[in-house]
This record gives sequence, C-alpha cells and structure tokens, in this order.
Amino acid sequence: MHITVIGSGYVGTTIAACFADLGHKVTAIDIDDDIVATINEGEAPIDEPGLDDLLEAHVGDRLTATTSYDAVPDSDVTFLAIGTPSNADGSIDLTTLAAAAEATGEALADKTDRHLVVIKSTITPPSIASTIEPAIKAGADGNENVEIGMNPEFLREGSAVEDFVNPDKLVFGTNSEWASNRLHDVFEPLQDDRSVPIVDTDPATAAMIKYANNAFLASKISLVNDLGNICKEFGLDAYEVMDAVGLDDRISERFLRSGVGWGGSCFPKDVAAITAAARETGYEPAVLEAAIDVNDRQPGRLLDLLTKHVDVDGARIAVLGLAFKPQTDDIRNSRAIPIIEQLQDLGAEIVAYDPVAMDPMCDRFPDIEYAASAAEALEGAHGTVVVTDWDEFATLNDEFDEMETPVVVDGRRIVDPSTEMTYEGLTW
Ligand SMILES: NC(=O)c1ccc[n+]([C@@H]2O[C@H](COP(=O)([O-])OP(=O)(O)OC[C@H]3O[C@@H](n4cnc5c(N)ncnc54)[C@H](O)[C@@H]3O)[C@@H](O)[C@H]2O)c1
Ligand SMILES: O=c1ccn([C@@H]2O[C@H](COP(=O)(O)OP(=O)(O)O[C@H]3O[C@H](CO)[C@@H](O)[C@H](O)[C@H]3O)[C@@H](O)[C@H]2O)c(=O)[nH]1
Repeated sequence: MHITVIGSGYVGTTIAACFADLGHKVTAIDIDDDIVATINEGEAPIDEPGLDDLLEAHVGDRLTATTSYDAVPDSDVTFLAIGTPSNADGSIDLTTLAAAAEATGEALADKTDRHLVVIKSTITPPSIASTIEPAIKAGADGNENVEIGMNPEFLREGSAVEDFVNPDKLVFGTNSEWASNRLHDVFEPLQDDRSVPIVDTDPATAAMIKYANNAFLASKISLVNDLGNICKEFGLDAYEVMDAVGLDDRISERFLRSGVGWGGSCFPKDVAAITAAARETGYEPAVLEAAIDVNDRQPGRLLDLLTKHVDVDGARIAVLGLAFKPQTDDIRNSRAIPIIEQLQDLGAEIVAYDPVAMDPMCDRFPDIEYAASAAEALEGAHGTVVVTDWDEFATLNDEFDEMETPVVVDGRRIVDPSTEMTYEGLTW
C-alpha cells in the first residue's frame, strides 16, 4: 500500500517510519525544508528512541520525504498529522490543520478512484463536520471520490515507536465499510500473531474517544496529586498509599505517580480544548476544570517547599530537568516553565540542566544559566528543584555535597535522599 503522511512532527514522523517498517511505501510531506532534508538523510527531526534506526533502515527505499503534495493522488490513503494547538482561551486552533486539509483536497481534485483522507490530529468532534471536512471538500472542488476518516493516535512521546508497535487499541472512525476496510488493510501487518482490539465507529465518536482518553488520564493524575497533597499535609507517603490503591484492578497501578503535574503537548491542550468545546454547548465540565486547577497549583506547592528552607531572593537555585517527561527533548507545557517563571519572580539566580532539552529551553529562557551536567548545576547552589524524572537523577549522590546548602525539593520522587541533605518530597 502507498501511504502519504502530511506533517512530519512527533506523530507524522513516527507513523511514517512505522508504516514503512510494516512494509508500506510511504511519502512523508511537510512544509518545512529542514525537516524534509533531515528525514531524507535518514535522521529523525525529533529526539525519540528507536526512530533514527527506523529512518536509517527505510529512507531512500520505502520512505521518502518531500515538501510537495504531488504524491497524494498516487497514494491509497492520506494521513493528516498536523498540530492542533490552543487558542488563548484554550479552544482548539484549527488554522494550520485546515490549510493542510485544503491543500490535500486540492491535490485530490482530479482523482478518479476513491481516496481516504484520515485525520490523525486530535480535534474536537464538532470540528470535523464544521471545519476539516469542508476544507478537504473545498480543496477537492467537491470531488465525491474523496472520503474522510478519523484515526486518533494514542502514542506517548519517549516511547512513541514502542507504543505504535504495541497499541492497546486501534480506533477507526469512518463513514463507510470501504473506508473502514482501508484502515483495516493499513494496520493489518501490525496484527501479526496478535489481535489488537479495533474499535470501528464514526469519525466524531472516534475523536471523542481520544479526548475522553486524555481527559481521564490527566484527571487521574490530578486526583492522585490532590490525594498526594493531602498525604503530605498528614505527614504520609502518597507513593505507599497509591501503590496499595493501584492493586485494585478497577484502578490499575499506571498513571498514579503524584508530583509536579502533567505537561507536554497533549494533556494540557486537549483538556483545555474539550473543556472549551463543552462550554460552547453551555455545559460546565466541573471535574475537568478542577483537574486543570490542581495541575496549575503543583509548581507553586513545589516552590513553597523550597522557600520553607531557602530565602530564594538572590539565591542560586538549580533546576534539574526541563523536558516535560524523560526520554524526550520536548518542552511544550513542561512544568519547568512555570517553575522557572515563578523562581524569576522570586528573584532567584537560576541554573538549569537537562540531558537533552536545554536547546529548546534556551530559546524560551535565554537569560538563565545552563550547566553541562547535573553536578555542575548543583555546585554552589543554595537549593535545587527536581522537575523531570530522568534516570540519571536517581544516581546523584556526592554531587549534592557540592551545594552551598543541600536543600533538595523533589517533584518526581527520583532522588535518593541522604542524611546530609534537607530533602522534601512534593507528596511524600
Ligand atoms: N505529540 C504527541 O505525542 C501526540 C500524540 C497523539 C496525538 N497527537 C496529535 O497529533 C497532532 C500532531 O501533533 P505533533 O506533536 O506531531 O505536531 P508537530 O507540531 O510536532 O508537527 C506538525 C508538523 O506539521 C507540519 N506542517 C504544518 N503545516 C503543514 C502543511 N500545510 N503541510 C505539511 N506539513 C505541515 C509542521 O511543519 C510540523 O512539522 C496534534 O493534533 C496532536 O494533538 C500528538
Ligand atoms: O503517573 C504519572 C504519569 C504521567 N505524568 C505526567 O503526565 C505528563 C504526560 O505524560 P505521558 O502521558 O507519559 O506522555 P505524553 O507523550 O504526553 O502522552 C499522552 O498524550 C498523548 C498525546 O495525546 C497520548 O497519545 C498518550 O496516550 C498520552 O499518555 C508528563 O508530564 C508526565 O510527567 C505524571 O505526572 N504522573
């Protein structure tokens, strides 16, 4: 099968490489010349475990990147993997996706065979019929051979390739048996000797499944953080409590790690988007609003623990971890951002370190200091806050002795506390 993938960001590059690995011919299309050139050199434009290997194996053979939409009509199916960021009020910004959808439609205006355009991007259910389907149809000049589908993506950054290969489920939202069969054919090689559950439904329901999934997980973490904050007030260890709670298989032990909260390119924007879309109907989603509120307050709680032990004004504070989670260089909505902003407001002299995410953070905060290692960041610091659970922070030990005053506030329960340091866990 020949697949065109529009957009070569985190999702587009991952699915393009993984489709090629499944044996499909893939054309990856992006408007960014640098991204296209990087992929054609067999390198990933993002830092994602396993992705470089797949690109190196398939680029120049089954996988090609280009800025041109010319391959779209020659392909059997097209996936739209374009960003859907937030507007200032949290609602979804569909401008970029609508433009790519229209360009895809234009490329298909003269196609005489049926063609399926699948939305991979996360979009609110009403916006399929109100915005994206009309954009495709307008571009295609009403060509009735063009059909739309919705196939939401559930991969996590840092384990994107692994998640593509081993999904919990596949969700196919289509308007016809033909379109559903086409999606079954695309993913058929993934089934191999297993049977991944497939949910066959309509496009709007498929879109809602994606939001419900993310809203549930984000709210689960916020609930765990709420309970964790109570544990801390009682002098109890939230991890001991939640480890026991997670043994109940109605709850599961996953996504029970309390700490400085959820960041990234998805949970914050998706919870905000579905909340804004709900409000437009006149419904106030009280639990989701509370989940956002708890998440927004966790960085402040972290800094309250720091200021309990350190007069932050004029003090040198090390921020360990800038990526929104380990194994990625993505800083979108990282909890490190509000923490650095609040430390700046408090007058701290900030020195930051992350194994891979310093360049993007340097663009965001050019005026703070960046250290070459965690050890260098800690040297002479009056306090440190740990924001990302990189494995290397678990092995830090003597490095804390080089601090001016060894105050460690751990937002991710990753540091191994010693008797020499003043250690505060956020919820333990
Ligand atoms: N990042 C994730 O882990 C993840 C997981 C599941 C779903 N999603 C959803 O997938 C979608 C894409 O997310 P992402 O993180 O990959 O976004 P991204 O910003 O990393 O990538 C989008 C890409 O689209 C390209 N682009 C923009 N306009 C274009 C056009 N007209 N034609 C061709 N290319 C164009 C950009 O240059 C960019 O490379 C979003 O809706 C997101 O919510 C993301
Ligand atoms: O117990 C936990 C688990 C996660 N997090 C935080 O939650 C955020 C998101 O983590 P994760 O879900 O692992 O990463 P994402 O790549 O953002 O993946 C989420 O968002 C994607 C985009 O929609 C979905 O595809 C995935 O299924 C969904 O897990 C990060 O800041 C984590 O530190 C916690 O605080 N506690």
